[in-house]
Amino acid sequence: MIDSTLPLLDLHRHLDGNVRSETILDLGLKFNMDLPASDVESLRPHVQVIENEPDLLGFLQKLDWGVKVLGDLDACRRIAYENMFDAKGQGLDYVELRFSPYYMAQTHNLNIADVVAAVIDGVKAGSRETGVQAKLIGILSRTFGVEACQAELDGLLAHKNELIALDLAGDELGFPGNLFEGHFKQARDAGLQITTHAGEAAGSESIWHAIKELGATRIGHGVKAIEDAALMDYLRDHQIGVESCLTSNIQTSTVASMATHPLKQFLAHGILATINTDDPSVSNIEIRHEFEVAAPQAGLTQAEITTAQKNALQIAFLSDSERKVLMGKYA
Ligand SMILES: O=c1[nH]cnc2c1ncn2[C@@H]1O[C@H](CO)[C@@H](O)[C@H]1O
Ligand SMILES: [Zn+2]
Repeated sequence: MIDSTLPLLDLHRHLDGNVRSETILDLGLKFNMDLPASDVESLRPHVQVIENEPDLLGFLQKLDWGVKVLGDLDACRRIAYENMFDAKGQGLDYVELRFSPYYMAQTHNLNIADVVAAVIDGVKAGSRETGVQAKLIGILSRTFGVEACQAELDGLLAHKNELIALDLAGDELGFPGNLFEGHFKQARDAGLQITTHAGEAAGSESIWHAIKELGATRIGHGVKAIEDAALMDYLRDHQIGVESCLTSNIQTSTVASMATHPLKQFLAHGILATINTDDPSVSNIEIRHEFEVAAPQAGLTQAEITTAQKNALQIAFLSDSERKVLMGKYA
C-alpha cells in the first residue's frame, strides 16, 4: 500500500515512454501517418507489452510509435503536458520526468533544442494546472551512437537551467558507458546531476563505471548489483540511490520473476532503493500498481514499501527547502 501520510514520488518515468494511445491515434491522423491500427484496442500490441519480451531491445521497440507521431513541436509539448495530468490522476505529488529529445526529434527531423524547449513548456504548463511538482531529466539515447548523443547533449545543454540531471538510456549492451565519458564530463561541468540506466542489460561493471567514470549519484534499475557484494556495500555506504522499476524488469526479462527481484535485498542491505514506473503506458501499469501489486509480489512487507517511499524523498533531486515544501503538505 501507498503510505498516505507521505508524499508520493516517481523518480524514474520516461515521458516519451508514456504516450496515450488516443494521442498516438490522434497525431497519426493529423500528420497523415500510416499507423498499424486505427483504434485503441488494435493499436495495443504495437505500443504495449502484451507478453514479456525476450530482452530489453524487444521492450524498447514498443516505445517507437509514441515518438514517430511527433510531427511538430506542438505534438512534443502535448505529450509532455498530458504526462502531468497522468501523474495527477495517479495521486503523484512529485515526478522526475525524463525524455530523449533526439529520439523524439528523429522521425520528423525536428530541431533537438526546440524539442527540449517544447517539453519544458508542456511540463511547466501541466505542473501549474495540476499542482504536481516536476523536474526534468535529459536522456542521451546510447542506441543512436556517440555522435547522435553529442547532438542530443548540445540540444539539452541549450536549456540546461531547466534540467536537473542527465541520464543514459537505450541499448546498454551494444553501447557501453565508456563511449560516453566525454558527454558526461560536459554535463557535470554544466552543473547537471547524473543518474544513468546501468546494470539492467549489462552486469555490475556497468554500474561501477556509471558511478566512477560518469559521475552517477543515482542508478536506474541497477538490478545486477545483487551479483556483486562489494558494490552492494558501496551503494549503501555512499548513499547511491537505486531507481527500481519492478514490472519493467520482468517485461524486459532482466529478472525472471517478481519473487526473485532484488529490490527486497537492496532494502534489507540498507540501500536507498525506490519504487518507480519506467514507461507506464508501454508497460500498461501505473505507480499505484507498482506499490500495491508488484511490490508485494516481490516479497516486500508493508514496512519495506514505506521505506522505499521514504527513500524516494531522500534521493530525489530536490534542494532541502524544496523537500521541506513537499513534506510540509503532509505535516
Ligand atoms: O527500461 C529502459 N531501459 C533502457 N532504456 C530505456 C528504458 N525505457 C526507455 N528507455 C529509453 O529511453 C529513451 C526514451 O526516454 C529511449 O532511448 C528508450 O529506448
Ligand atoms: Zn528507464
